[in-house]
This record gives sequence, structure tokens and C-alpha cells, in this order.
Amino acid sequence: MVDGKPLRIGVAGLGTVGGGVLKLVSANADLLSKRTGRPIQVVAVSARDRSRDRGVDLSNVRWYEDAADLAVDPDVDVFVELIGGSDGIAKQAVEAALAAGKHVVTANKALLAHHGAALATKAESAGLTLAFEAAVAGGIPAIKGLREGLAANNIREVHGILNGTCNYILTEMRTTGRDFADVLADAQRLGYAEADPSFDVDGVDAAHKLAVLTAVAFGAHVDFKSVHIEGIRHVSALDINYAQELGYRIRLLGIARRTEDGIEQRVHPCMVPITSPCGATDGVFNAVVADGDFVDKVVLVGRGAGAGPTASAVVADLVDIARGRSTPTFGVPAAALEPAKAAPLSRRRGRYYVRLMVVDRPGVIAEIAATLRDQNVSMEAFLQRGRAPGEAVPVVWTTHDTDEAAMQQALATIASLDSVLEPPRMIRIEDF
Ligand SMILES: NC(=O)c1ccc[n+]([C@@H]2O[C@H](COP(=O)([O-])OP(=O)(O)OC[C@H]3O[C@@H](n4cnc5c(N)ncnc54)[C@H](O)[C@@H]3O)[C@@H](O)[C@H]2O)c1
Ligand SMILES: N[C@@H](CCO)C(=O)O
Ligand code: NA
Repeated sequence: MVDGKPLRIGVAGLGTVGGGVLKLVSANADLLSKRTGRPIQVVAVSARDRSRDRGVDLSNVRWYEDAADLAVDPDVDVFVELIGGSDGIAKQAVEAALAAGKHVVTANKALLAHHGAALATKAESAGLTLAFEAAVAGGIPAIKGLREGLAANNIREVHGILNGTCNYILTEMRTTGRDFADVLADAQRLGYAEADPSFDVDGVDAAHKLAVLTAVAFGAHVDFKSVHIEGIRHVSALDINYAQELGYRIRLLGIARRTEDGIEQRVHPCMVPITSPCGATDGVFNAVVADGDFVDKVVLVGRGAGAGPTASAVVADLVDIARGRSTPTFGVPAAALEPAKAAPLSRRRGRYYVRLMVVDRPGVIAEIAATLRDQNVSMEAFLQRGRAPGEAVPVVWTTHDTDEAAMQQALATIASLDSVLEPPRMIRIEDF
């Protein structure tokens, strides 16, 4: 219902994203009002540090020490949760807002990954909107793109670069040779990283987003616990250089696919062709690639983190609410979401890159080749550069299509060989 009355917003959390939302709502006030037929006004906020200058005049805005009190303010129409965390105050305040009849907009993928289905049920049964465009792939309209734009399709697969911090780190390591810790500190300074950056580099943040994206893509229950998760801590400069030589980029990807066994969900470093959509997406940019049965492949690329892009997504959700538009939270009503059925990663069939550090002595390669033969793993390319008799040298190969289970078995055997000095580094190759 659009009646020209202001849409009254309460914002909890005024950090990177909250600050960005305040700025956007103020800077583009006229535009938003023209587009929705009513002003969007921030009337209340809750934040830890009242004295901090956020570059926006908050003198006429109500302050709350406790976000849960803001959530039930009778003069707030929409509660915007930008605090973060899967439980604690964020969950408590969102639940309080829904119970008090407020629409909720959140950027909190951790909350949605753990409690998305339950919160959607609460919102829908009260006729309220729970919106979260900012939670997945920052400024990219990935949720709306899938849920509204591709609503006519059976989605076969969705994959993408879902963590800006990791893509920024991998890009900077390749293009500048800087080391991991140094680039991560940069990403934190730029407002890309999570409060606990291990969520970024260990793949957990991308897995939160993938679980939410999967639910929207397939109309299935959010099933975070079934996501296979590996992060980027083990990706070395050596691997990044070998990837380049082989025609690939290393990306942390989230991949969700419908298979005969159920829905496969995985987050791990991948090698993808340099010219593929994900291979060509550098820096803090994210990419989301969806494959629908009628539309075929659709690619969305944009900034995945940072104040401006994330605020853009939060406010787009506010525009929907101001216009009175509503869509089932995950594309189908919460009661009709398909029960989670997870396909195991052991059923993956595909190509692999492997790097070993071995003692440079005769017979080592023959031992490795014998292990691969025993597991029916077929080598595609093999690289060994330079000689350093008696010392550690890298040995790299790629495989033809191989079963994950066979690959894991071969790697376990290879890891136990005396001549292999470090745990084997394996990166899955995806020829998207
Ligand atoms: N930074 C990004 O690029 C980005 C992008 C998409 C989504 N997100 C998500 O947005 C949310 C916020 O992220 P951020 O980067 O702005 O984090 P941030 O740490 O910069 O901001 C969070 C703010 O919440 C405040 N806060 C903490 N506890 C509070 C409480 N009890 N009451 C009120 N305020 C409280 C903190 O003081 C802080 O200012 C998180 O869920 C995050 O995952 C962030
Ligand atoms: N830490 C997240 C923020 C965006 O959700 C990232 O780097 O992608
Ligand atoms: Na988004």
C-alpha cells in the first residue's frame, strides 16, 4: 500500500554498512521518494558508540542503547539489522521486530544461513517482509535476479565468487606478489572483511551466502550444515603462478548443483579458465552465474563488499517495501520449501590440479605414477621445472575427469610416501 506517508526506518548497527545506508538514504532522498511515491526516513538508530561522527546529521533521530528496544519502537515500520552474527543480539532483535509486526531488512548472511527458514516462516505467517539482498554478493542483485528475474526457470546450477575479501586477496597476491596477511589487513581497512576475518578466509562467509543462494535457487530449505567448506589459507604464490601457466585463475567459489543424489553445495578454491566469467572477475568484485532450463546461463558481476555497494542492496529492499511489493522470502512460501537432501562431495567427477613438494631423486615420479594408476587417475599434464638433487622441488600435474573418492584415496597414499615432504595441495578444476 503506497499512500505517500513516510516509510519509517530503524537502523541497528552503524558500522561500515549502517554508515553507508545512512549516507545513501540522505544523499538520494529525492530520488527514492520519486521512485516509491513516499519519503524513506531514518527515524531511529542503535549503535555502540554514540559519539562517533558518521558524516550524517543524526540530531533528530531517536537513539537506542539496545537494538531489541529499537526493534519494537511503535513508530518504526521497518527494522534494518546491520549488526551481524548468527545468534545473540541480531537474532533477538530480528525476532522481536517480526513479533511486533515490523518488516525486516538485513545484510546478515550468518543469521539467515542458520535461521533463515524459521525466520521466513515467522515473517510470512505475519504477512511481513524479510529481505536480504545485501546478504549475498553485496551490491549485485543476486537474490532478486534469481527469485524474480529467473522465476520462470528450473535452476540447474548456481555458482560464483561470493566473498570479496578472498577474491581481493587472491587477486592482489597474483598481481602484486604481496603476501596473504598484508593483503588481508588491507581488506579489513577497506571495510570488506567480516568482524572475524577467519570467516572470510576459511570459506565460512561464502558458505553462509551459498546456503542462502541455494535456498532461493532451488526453493529448498536453507541447509548450511551440508555445505562442504574449504578456505584459501593453503593457496600459495606457487599455486597462483602454476595456475596462470596452465591458463587458469584460482578463485574461492561457491557451487550449488541439483544432482540425482540431492543438492550438492560446496565452497573451496577452484581453478577456472582465465576467460570464464569467474576467471575474469578480479579484486573485491563478486560474480554469480545461474543456469536455468529456459534462459540458459546468466552472469551477474559487481562489487561484493564495502559500504556503498552493500548499502545499495539494503536500500533496494527498502524501496520494495515502500512500494508495497512482496515476494515469498526464498521464492516459494516457507511452508512449501523442499526438505534438504544433500549430495555428498565424494560423488563429484571432474578434473584436479595437484602440487607436491618432493625430494629430487630418481624413482620419485615412478612411485607417484604407480599410485595414480592404482586409483585409476589419469594424468593430463605434468610439470617439473629445474633440478635440485637431494632437495625439495615442486611437482605439479593435472588430471582428466576423475572421481573425488579415487582422488582422495590417491592423495592419502601419496602423502604417506617418504619422498613427499609436505601435504599434497589439491585444487579442483571447474571448466565452467
Ligand atoms: N562490510 C561489508 O562489506 C558487508 C557486506 C555485506 C554484508 N555485510 C554484513 O553486514 C553486517 C554488518 O557488517 P559491517 O561490515 O557493517 O560490520 P561493522 O563491524 O562495521 O558494523 C557493525 C556495527 O554494529 C555495532 N553493534 C555491535 N553490537 C551492537 C549492539 N548490541 N547494538 C547495536 N549495535 C551494535 C558495532 O558497534 C558496529 O558499529 C554483518 O552481518 C555483515 O556480515 C557486510
Ligand atoms: N566479508 C564479506 C562482506 C560481504 O558480504 C566479503 O568479503 O565478501
Ligand atoms: Na546482493
